[in-house]
Amino acid sequence: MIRTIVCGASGKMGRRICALVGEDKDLTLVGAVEAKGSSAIGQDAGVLATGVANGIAVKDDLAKVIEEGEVVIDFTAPDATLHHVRIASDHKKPIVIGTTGLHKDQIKEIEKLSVIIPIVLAPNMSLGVNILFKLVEEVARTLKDDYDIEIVEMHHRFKADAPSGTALKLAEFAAKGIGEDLENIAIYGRKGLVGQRNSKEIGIMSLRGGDVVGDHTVIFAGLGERVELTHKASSRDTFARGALRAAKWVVDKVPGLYSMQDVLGLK
Ligand SMILES: NC(=O)C1=CN([C@@H]2O[C@H](COP(=O)(O)OP(=O)(O)OC[C@H]3O[C@@H](n4cnc5c(N)ncnc54)[C@H](OP(=O)(O)O)[C@@H]3O)[C@@H](O)[C@H]2O)C=CC1
Ligand SMILES: O=C(O)C1=N[C@H](C(=O)O)C[C@H](O)C1
Repeated sequence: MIRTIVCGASGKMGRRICALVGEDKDLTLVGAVEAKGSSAIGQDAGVLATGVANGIAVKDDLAKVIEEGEVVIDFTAPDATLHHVRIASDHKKPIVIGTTGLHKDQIKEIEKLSVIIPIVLAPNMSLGVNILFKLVEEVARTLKDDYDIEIVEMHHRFKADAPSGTALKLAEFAAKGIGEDLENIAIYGRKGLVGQRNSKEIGIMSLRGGDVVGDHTVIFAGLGERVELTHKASSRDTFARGALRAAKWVVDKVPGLYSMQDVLGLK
């Protein structure tokens, strides 16, 4: 059994990950971590996740449990994730990161630390979205100049970051397909007298509301027709299952920065 630690254990994702680790024949939960001052500290992680105790009390610092684990799964928030990756690298433990909203410098630091430990960093751990990444690149490459690319994502009202990490990754794949650097062509929302659309730009729009788990659509709009590729997640378990798969995959890998494409063999 692979001894697994979950950071963000009382969050929306963390609870589902703890629940599914509890049902998994290859993984066992040995640590659950939450933010200092959280009301979850000291509570039983099983009770939080499923209502049934598993004897794992939630701790307020990964450093307190890291030596008990073989792999860490982190779905928290950007600063917390960085703190956790540093601890994981100090203790030479592989880590799976699902957190989105990381800024450039944080990603650079994660890249640096991946020389020491294996890290899976993926904004979306569902199989469907990872297949969509490939499709989007392929369709963008095929349609190229005559079709305008727009991305629309919708998430629940509680989501902290925008655009979603998935929408950004979809935009990266689309940009790659048309041979452009996303940084030069991304447009995040539009307002006012913005003028005619530049043929190369990729528009990225974020909607928030209710309890939407995660919807992403990539639109290729031409004159006379449009192609729309959509993924809709209806349960967080699709991401949680992907995180478990990544944890099993990364545990015996050499140091490096890996994606879900690596985990799923889609490269
Ligand atoms: N890659 C993927 O497939 C997916 C990625 N995500 C991403 O995962 C992240 C979490 O999402 P979600 O579960 O919905 O968010 P939640 O806010 O429900 O959960 C995050 C949890 O992390 C906790 N946390 C914050 N700081 C720390 C810390 N320093 N140490 C330990 N725990 C901490 C939060 O505690 P508190 O509330 O007290 O701050 C909270 O319980 C987001 O970035 C989201 O975009 C989400 C779904 C799928
Ligand atoms: O915050 C969420 O909920 C989600 N976040 C990820 C993202 O930002 O892409 C993945 C998923 O869409 C759910």
